[in-house]
Amino acid sequence: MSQTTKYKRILLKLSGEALMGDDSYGINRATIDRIVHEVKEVVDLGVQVAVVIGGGNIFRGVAPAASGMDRATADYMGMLATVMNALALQDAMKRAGIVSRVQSALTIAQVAEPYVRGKAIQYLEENKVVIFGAGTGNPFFTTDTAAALRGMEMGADIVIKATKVDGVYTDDPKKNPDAVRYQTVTFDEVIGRNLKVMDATAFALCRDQKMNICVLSIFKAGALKRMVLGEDEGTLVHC
Ligand SMILES: Nc1ncnc2c1ncn2[C@@H]1O[C@H](COP(=O)(O)OP(=O)(O)OP(=O)(O)O)[C@@H](O)[C@H]1O
Ligand SMILES: O=c1ccn([C@@H]2O[C@H](COP(=O)(O)O)[C@@H](O)[C@H]2O)c(=O)[nH]1
Repeated sequence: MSQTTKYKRILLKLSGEALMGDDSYGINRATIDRIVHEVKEVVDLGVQVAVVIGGGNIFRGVAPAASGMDRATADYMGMLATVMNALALQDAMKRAGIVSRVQSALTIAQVAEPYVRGKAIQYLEENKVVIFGAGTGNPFFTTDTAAALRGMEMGADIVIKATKVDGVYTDDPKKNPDAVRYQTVTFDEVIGRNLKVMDATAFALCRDQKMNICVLSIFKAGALKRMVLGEDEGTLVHC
């Protein structure tokens, strides 16, 4: 029996750091397969999925080499790290039977298609997963902001930040065990309280364009699926 989803098209921001699993950097094979399984559950529901992938798992590994570097140069390295993750994700998706396309915001013609909005929308309409690499293509930004931007460009119904924590807390739950999770929270509150789960530029962009964000854990089995089915998962950030 087919299930009715709350969202038809989603922009999924996948944490780069989540791909490390318990390793200190890089991509853990079992972990990426587990994440792809979560994504497949929503693809199989007929939801159109666009993905922005982060780069923390690789960029953290090269950070010592990048320290003291020109900021823009280091940022380009960070964006290239996200392209590597995009290729790894596509490969893992292929093994899982998901058809996907990688588009890069930086031109690397031999490696990935360039970002072309119309083409990306066409792929989504064909039920192919589109993986956006290289963030926004601009230094001084993050992949959170790329997720907000591409979410709007794709006409997504919602931006979902799938990360290592299961929502937005009153403080960083990894540092403060007394932090309490919000079920819902407004953009004004997350920005006003400077909550760091997502960068302020991304929050501000989504607030201005009235694009809701859901923050959930990609490690909680079935959470992504339950969320697209309209069940209460993670934290909804809204206007
Ligand atoms: N108020 C908060 N609520 C929830 N998480 C928070 C909060 N403040 C800080 N965090 C931290 O934010 C992290 C998620 O954001 P972060 O940007 O580090 O990761 P990411 O975007 O998932 O990774 P990447 O940059 O590799 O893509 C969580 O792991 C959590 O420790
Ligand atoms: O639009 C963008 C996106 C990313 N960067 C750089 O890449 C790294 C990794 O991205 P995360 O969002 O931290 O996963 C980021 O730290 C930036 O250095 C960028 O410059 N522009």
